[in-house]
Amino acid sequence: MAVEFLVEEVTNNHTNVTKPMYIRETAKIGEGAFGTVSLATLKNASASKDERWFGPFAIKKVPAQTEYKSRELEILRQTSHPNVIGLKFFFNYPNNEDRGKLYQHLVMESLPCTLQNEIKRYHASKLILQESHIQVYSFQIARGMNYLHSFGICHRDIKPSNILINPETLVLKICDFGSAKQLEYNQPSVSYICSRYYRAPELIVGCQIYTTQIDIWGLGCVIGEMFMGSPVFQGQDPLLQLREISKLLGAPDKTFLFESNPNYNGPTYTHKMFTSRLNHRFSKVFVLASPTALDLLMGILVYRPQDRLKPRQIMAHEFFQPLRDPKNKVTPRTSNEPINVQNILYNFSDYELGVLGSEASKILPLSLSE
Ligand SMILES: Nc1ncnc2c1ncn2[C@@H]1O[C@H](COP(=O)(O)OP(=O)(O)OP(=O)(O)O)[C@@H](O)[C@H]1O
Repeated sequence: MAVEFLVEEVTNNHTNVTKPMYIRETAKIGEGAFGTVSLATLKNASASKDERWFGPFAIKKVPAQTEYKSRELEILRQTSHPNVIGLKFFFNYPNNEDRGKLYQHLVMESLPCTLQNEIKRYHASKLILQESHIQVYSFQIARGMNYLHSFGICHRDIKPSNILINPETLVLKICDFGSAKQLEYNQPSVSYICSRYYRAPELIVGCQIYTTQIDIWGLGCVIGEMFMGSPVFQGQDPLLQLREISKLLGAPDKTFLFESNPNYNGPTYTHKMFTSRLNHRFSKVFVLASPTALDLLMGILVYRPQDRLKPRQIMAHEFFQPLRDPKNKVTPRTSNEPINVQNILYNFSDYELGVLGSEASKILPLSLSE
């Protein structure tokens, strides 16, 4: 499908310099609710004929906002982290397929696959990802969240199709900031966000003053899905979603409902659906999860957001202990050569170390924390 066009004003996100560039789109790689994502390379318009195209990049196109600033662009411009998709360039350009309407183009680094593709790939062979891969991927999501949440940025649409991975290097990046918002303390936000299967219980009951802990619920669902091969809570409609959660956690209690939304008058699924204890139910649902993985999931999939583990507590959890051993290498599914994942997992900036505080000694590899 290669399409080439010249754009007069392309801004480099890093240098802030705007100049004309050629864009060459080679394939469509994603289709979202509002736009498309394609694979592309870029070249300076002033470049000589034999100068190389650079990339590949992923270009996300969504209709340009006329009245408001684009939150997605604002947030991507504000962030720079190994586990958050990086914005390289951006520009507005008319879309021929939509009567010449102006579209915002976000030129981002490109990764070969989503975590959803990876989970499905194993599931098709009746397998799940290796536990070491689940550890490496979950750690990086928690690390990306630790960074985002430190600025109050809530992603609000955590799900496996919004997590990009490179199966060769095991690098992971959170993408799609189309629903993200910088939350302000005690200020209301819409509760009708987040894809159904991954919605935190407080959102389901209509909570409007929620916190970044809604993303942590999503992370719990994603980790659980890596162990199950399919989404953990598959509600047939928004309220039945709460029923699915109740089957594992029990009914939501009065305190949780009151704290989330005192006016909630929907179903609360109070009739008992089981007699077994919580840890027994978790081990029945996540049959392939190890005891430390179950302990982590039980710390995350918790009704009250304030009782859910925080990103830094997740990174400090015993589940990730094997990664801290410098001798422990991980073999990607794409090769037989084990790789040292320590340099991708623990290259914390001074800013991140400041956010981790005293928890850092429990997170860093044994050689670095001494
Ligand atoms: N940087 C990237 N590298 C590679 N693929 C990407 C990248 N960004 C997005 N994609 C692909 O495009 C898909 C859609 O992207 P994104 O989620 O940002 O768009 P969206 O319009 O918000 O989609 P949705 O409505 O499904 O949330 C992703 O699931 C992924 O497959």
